[in-house]
Amino acid sequence: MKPLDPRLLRRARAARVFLAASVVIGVGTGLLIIAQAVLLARGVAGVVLHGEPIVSVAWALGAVVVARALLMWAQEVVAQRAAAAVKSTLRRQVLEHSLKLGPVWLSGERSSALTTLLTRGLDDLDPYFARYLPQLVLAATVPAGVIAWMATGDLIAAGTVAITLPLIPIFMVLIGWATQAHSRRRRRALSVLAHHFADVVAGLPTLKLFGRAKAQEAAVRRVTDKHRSASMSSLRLAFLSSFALELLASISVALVAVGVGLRLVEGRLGLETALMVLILAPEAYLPLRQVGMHFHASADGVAASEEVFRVLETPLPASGDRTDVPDLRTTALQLYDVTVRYPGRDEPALDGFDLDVRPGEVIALTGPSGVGKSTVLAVLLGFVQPERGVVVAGGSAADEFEPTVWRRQFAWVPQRPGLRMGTVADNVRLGRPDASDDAVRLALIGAGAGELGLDKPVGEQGQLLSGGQQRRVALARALITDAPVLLLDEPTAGLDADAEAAVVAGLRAGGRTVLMVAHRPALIAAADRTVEVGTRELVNA
Ligand SMILES: Nc1ncnc2c1ncn2[C@@H]1O[C@H](COP(=O)(O)OP(=O)(O)OP(=O)(O)O)[C@@H](O)[C@H]1O
Repeated sequence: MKPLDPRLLRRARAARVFLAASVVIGVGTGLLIIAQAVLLARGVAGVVLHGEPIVSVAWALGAVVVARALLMWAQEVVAQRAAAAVKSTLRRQVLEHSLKLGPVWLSGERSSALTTLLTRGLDDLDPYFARYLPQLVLAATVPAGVIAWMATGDLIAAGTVAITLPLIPIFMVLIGWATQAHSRRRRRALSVLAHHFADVVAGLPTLKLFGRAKAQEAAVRRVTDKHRSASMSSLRLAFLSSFALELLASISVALVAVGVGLRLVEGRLGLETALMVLILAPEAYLPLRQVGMHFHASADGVAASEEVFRVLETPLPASGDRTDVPDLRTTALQLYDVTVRYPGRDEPALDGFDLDVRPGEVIALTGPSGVGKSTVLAVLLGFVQPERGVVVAGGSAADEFEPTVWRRQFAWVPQRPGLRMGTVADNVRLGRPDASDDAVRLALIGAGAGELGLDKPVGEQGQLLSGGQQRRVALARALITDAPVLLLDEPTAGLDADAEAAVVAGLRAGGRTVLMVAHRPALIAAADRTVEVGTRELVNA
C-alpha cells in the first residue's frame, strides 16, 4: 500500500488543498515542538543552576502550548472538510463514470458492490484524512527539523536518532505488506456479507414459501463468522505492530538518553543542552510511531479508494462526438453482421446478426430464451459494443455519434421496469419532466394503465405496484417521450388479454418505429414483421 496514492491528489482538488494546508501546519508544529523543548530546557536549567525566576519562560511556554492547540484544531477542521469534500467528489465521479459505462457493465453483482462502496465503503476515508495523512506530513517534517536542531547542541545524540529513526519506516513497510492482504480479505468479507443480507431480505418471501428461511440462518452465520475472523486478525495485526513500533522507539530513546547521561556526567555536555536533547528525542520518534498507529485505521479507506480508482480507470467504450444524429423518424436503421461476446463468455451472445429497420415499422424480435434478443436492444442503445459488425443510421456508424445524443432517438422499456420511489406520475415524467397531468394520463391510457391514479404511490424498485402495473407504468414512461424509436423488452409480459390489447393498440397509434422483444402471440400478431433472432432468417408476419 502506498502511503499516499497520487491518484487521490489528481482526482480530488480538496485532497491537494488539504495536503498543502497540512504541510504548513506540519512545519508550524515542528517549529513549536522545538521552541517548547528549548524553553523548557532553559527554564529548568535556569532554576536549577542559577535560581532564576521561571515566570517569563512559563509565559512563553504557555503561548507555545496554546499555539500548538490552535494548530491541532486547525488540522482537525481542515481534515474533516477535506474528507467530506473528497468523498463527495469521488462519489460523484464514480456515479458519473458508471452511468457512462452503462447498465450492462453495472448488471449483476457489480451494482451491489458499488452500492457498498459508495455508501459505507468510502466513509473509511475519514480516518485516512483525519488521522493518517496529517501524521504522515508530521512524520516528514518534524523529525528532520528536530534532528537538525539537536545537531546544533549534541551531534552524537542527533546521529543516534538519525540512525535509529529509519528502522521505524522499515518495520512499517514490512507490517504494511502483511496488513494489505488482511484489509482486502476483510473488505471482501464485508462485501459478501452485504450482498448476502440484501439477497436474503429481498428473497425472504420466496425463502419462506419454500421453507428455506431457517436454512439462511446458518449461511448468514457462516458469512458473519468469516467477517468476524477477518476483523479479528486485522486487529491482532494492528496491536502487534503498534507494540513492535513502540518497543523500537523506546529502545532508541533509551539509547539517546544513556549517551546524553554519560556525556553529562563526564562534563562534555551542559545541563540545558542535555535537557533539550532529552525532551526532543521522543518527539522525533512520535510522529512516525503515530503514523504506524493510524495506518491500520486508514487501511480500509485506502482499500476503498483503490476500488474507486478501479471503477474510474475502467475504460469507457470508444464513442464519437458527432451530434448531428439523423432523425430516425425518417431515416432507416441497419445492423450489419453484429456479433457480441460478453466478457468472460466463450460463446457469442449474438452472432452475425443483420436487421433493417424502416421508419414507422413495428418489428417483433422472437426466438428462444437466451438467444440474444435483449442484446440487440443493448447494441442499438450503445450499452454493448459489438466485437464485429456495425449499427448504421443515415450512412454513418452509430458509434460516431455522441452517446447521449444518439440515445435521445430511443425510448427503452427494459425487462425490469426500474421504477423509483415516488408516485406513478413521477415515474412517467422521467420520460418527459415537463409533461402536463393530461399528457401523463394519456400516456398511461396508451400503456393500458388508465385505471392507475397519477398520485398512486410507488415504492422502491416499483414496490406497491403489481408486476403488470410496473410494466405498464414503464411503458407509459417510454410513450410520453418524443423519441422516434421505441425499444421494448417483452412489454406485455404479465398483462392480461385486455391490458395487452390496449398496449398493442397504443403502440400502433403513435406511428413510431417499434422494435420489441416478443414471445406472446397477440404481440407478435400486432407487428408488421417478425425477426427470429439467432437464425438469420426474416419471417414476414
Ligand atoms: N451482462 C451480461 N454478461 C454476460 N453474459 C450476458 C450478459 N447479458 C446477457 N448475457 C448472455 O448473453 C446471452 C443472450 O442474452 P439476452 O438477454 O440477449 O437473451 P434474450 O434472448 O433476450 O433472452 P430472454 O428471452 O430470456 O430475455 C445469454 O446467454 C446471456 O446469458
